[in-house]
Amino acid sequence: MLRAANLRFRYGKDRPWVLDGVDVEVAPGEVVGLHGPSGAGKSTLGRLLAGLLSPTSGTVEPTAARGPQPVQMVLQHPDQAMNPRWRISEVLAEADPRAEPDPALVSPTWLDRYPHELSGGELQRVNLARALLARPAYLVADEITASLDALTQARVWRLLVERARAGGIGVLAISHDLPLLEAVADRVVAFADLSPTGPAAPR
Ligand SMILES: Nc1ncnc2c1ncn2[C@@H]1O[C@H](COP(=O)(O)OP(=O)(O)OP(=O)(O)O)[C@@H](O)[C@H]1O
Repeated sequence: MLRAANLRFRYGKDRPWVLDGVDVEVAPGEVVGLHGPSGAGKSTLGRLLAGLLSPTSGTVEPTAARGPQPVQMVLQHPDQAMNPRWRISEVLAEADPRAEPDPALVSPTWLDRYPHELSGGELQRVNLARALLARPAYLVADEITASLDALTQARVWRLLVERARAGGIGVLAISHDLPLLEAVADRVVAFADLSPTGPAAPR
């Protein structure tokens, strides 16, 4: 189970609380949608779950270990998450030099190209393939299709949900787009409902 309990976080001692007693759980193979207003703290929660930030207090399980991370984060802008000077084959080899990328996600014709030579939807599929090559137990998908057209959004989500179900990978899907989350997730939670005391004080 991916679990955060009584999580509190702020970006500095003099900064306001972004998370003030947040509880959230994602079961293996479950797709949980998380929505909420801009600036509420959804991405911050995602980064805490993926071990990219450390909570001020409270717990996150599984904890980030050395070596492959059990919780991988997939971000909205894949171009910013890849070295622009690496070919796609090198981007994928960084995650696992021996593994073959999933052919349903990555066309072999892309492997010799650089990230700027792929479309946004193609690049996001590479980004997903890379996250899956790390064999995560959980994925945090943060607005991963926000910049794509509706058809490409649906395709990327279908691929992600299929892979998650097949591999027993739990997914926290973060989006402003409630209808999209309702279409892809097993259940949808509102950010404001994750804290028993309600959202953190207005900033
Ligand atoms: N690196 C940072 N340093 C300081 N404050 C930050 C940092 N990142 C985010 N914040 C602040 O933390 C709060 C929550 O931001 P976060 O990005 O988690 O919200 P969000 O719900 O994901 O928003 P959006 O839907 O617009 O992406 C905001 O007030 C934001 O300004």
